[in-house]
Amino acid sequence: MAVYTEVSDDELSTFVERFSIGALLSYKGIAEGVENSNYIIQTEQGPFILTLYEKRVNEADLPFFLNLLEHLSEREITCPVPLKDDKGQALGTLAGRPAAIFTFLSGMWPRKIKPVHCGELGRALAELHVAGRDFPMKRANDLGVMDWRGLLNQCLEHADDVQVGLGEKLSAELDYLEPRWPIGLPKGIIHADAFPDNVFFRGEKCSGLIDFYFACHDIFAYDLAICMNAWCFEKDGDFNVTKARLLLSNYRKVRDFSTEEVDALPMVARGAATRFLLTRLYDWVNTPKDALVKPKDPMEYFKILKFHQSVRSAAEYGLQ
Ligand SMILES: Nc1ncnc2c1ncn2[C@@H]1O[C@H](COP(=O)(O)OP(=O)(O)O)[C@@H](O)[C@H]1O
Ligand SMILES: N[C@@H](CCOP(=O)(O)O)C(=O)O
Repeated sequence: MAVYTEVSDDELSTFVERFSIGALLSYKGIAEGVENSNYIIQTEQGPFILTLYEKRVNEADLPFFLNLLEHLSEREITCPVPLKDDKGQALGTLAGRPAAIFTFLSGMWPRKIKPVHCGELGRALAELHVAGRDFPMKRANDLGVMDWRGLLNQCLEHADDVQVGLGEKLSAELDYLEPRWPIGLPKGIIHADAFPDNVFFRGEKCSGLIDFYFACHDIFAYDLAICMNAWCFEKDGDFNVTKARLLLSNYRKVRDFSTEEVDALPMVARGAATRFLLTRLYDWVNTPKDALVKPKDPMEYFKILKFHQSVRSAAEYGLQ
């Protein structure tokens, strides 16, 4: 359940009046999501999404996220578009929190991932990378390689409660990754969290991406690696090379990658696995037992990391 901030009928109606979307008819909190409070609101003009930004999102980053969504939608990327109020502002305040209203995206995220979904994702991700190229604002990745050690240090004390030796293994992984991280690869706007629950489909066609709150400027290969990890491993931890082949081959039909990107993919995939392992571990050891949102299993990403540690070349991901 991710509705951290409750809103009252009156304050929401007043907030909605400033946007030209007719009167508020009804609203309902959305249980999914982790970072923010989301409501689906029905107005005389149909459904919209209301987001109240909670403390995990840095307020100073909000103009970047909102302008990025507008930029991408102008370049035919289907994503939530922030509405402007009668003063031309997308960002307002509601129930004491920064808040914005977005267009509603139709479709559903895939509960059971098929190879065809991975192919669609590859194309959509490459289109996003291309569309973001002329976006003028910059946001550094605040969960990049040089931030991982700090995260680990904050959980080191409890890491071995999750699995004996985990802290030491992660520390060794960072010793490996930090001096080798390929910072010189092609960069641009990346989504950085394109997990299945953030990618909508209508039938077998991708109908849009949501949740751009980790979007930043970083290497494109890292975004691809995040997707490979989140979409191409089965529940039992097995790597599905058919899914990866489709993800990567459809990506390169839109934006081809360089030899350097291909060669670096196994290392970048290790980094991408380490990043989510660490944030999940942090949440696992710091989330109170009675919290609204149940933390995700860090060990799922430990298995993925171990797989990539054994990979010798990107050919093992199905790349020719
Ligand atoms: N523009 C949108 N259109 C339709 N549904 C949306 C939209 N934005 C968010 N949602 C719904 O809200 C849920 C949580 O949104 P998300 O951005 O992932 O939250 P969080 O940032 O808290 O993780 C999604 O799983 C989806 O069901
Ligand atoms: N995708 C991340 C967690 C972030 O959650 P989201 O609801 O904001 O996508 C993970 O799986 O660890």
